[in-house]
Amino acid sequence: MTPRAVLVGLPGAGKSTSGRRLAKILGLPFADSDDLVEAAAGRSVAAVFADSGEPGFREVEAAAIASALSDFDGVLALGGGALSTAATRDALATAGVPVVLLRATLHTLTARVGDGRTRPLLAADPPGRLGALAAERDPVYRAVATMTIDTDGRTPGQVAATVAARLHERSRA
Ligand SMILES: Nc1ncnc2c1ncn2[C@@H]1O[C@H](COP(=O)(O)OP(=O)(O)OP(=O)(O)O)[C@@H](O)[C@H]1O
Ligand SMILES: O=C(O)C1=C[C@@H](O)[C@@H](O)[C@H](O)C1
Ligand SMILES: [Mg+2]
Repeated sequence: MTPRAVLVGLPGAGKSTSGRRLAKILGLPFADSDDLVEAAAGRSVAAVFADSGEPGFREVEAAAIASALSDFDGVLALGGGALSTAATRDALATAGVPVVLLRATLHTLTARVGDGRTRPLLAADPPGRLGALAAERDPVYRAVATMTIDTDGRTPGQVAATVAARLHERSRA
């Protein structure tokens, strides 16, 4: 059993917010890899980064995602940097699930993440860090995505409805 849809994109793209709405529309459970990491580690994402560094966080994250890809029947949102792990990119391709890339301009992302306090990789300079992450990650997101949705000017509910409609079209094709 694999997820019905996996959401990817930069911090602030709305993977958690729109993903939860999408799951509701589809009548499926929702999971977020950041929550799975916190459950596995028994600590917050920020605490895992502080205690084990980014490599330690990525290890727990990759294991949590591998497990969800093999037995979670719902909508799965990935943490913004999850695709930097090669094993996760490979596992997604092997699973053959729809991978939905949520996009937004840097201006919009910056406004949405605010001071970035809960996101260790954005700390101190959210706009600058988001720009650097976008340059590094956009090619990876694009290579893995099977569908891309622009979220600028759309509410989370509208984003979720658009994704649901596109998934429905795909399943009829
Ligand atoms: N389409 C949208 N329109 C307006 N605000 C949004 C939209 N999507 C998300 N937001 C807001 O932006 C903030 C970040 O959203 P969210 O946490 O869902 O992003 P994310 O992609 O899961 O980020 P991360 O990679 O850090 O987990 C939240 O405050 C959320 O309410
Ligand atoms: O973009 C990233 O690398 C991250 C995004 C968050 O969802 C968390 O997974 C963590 O803060 C790292
Ligand atoms: Mg999130």
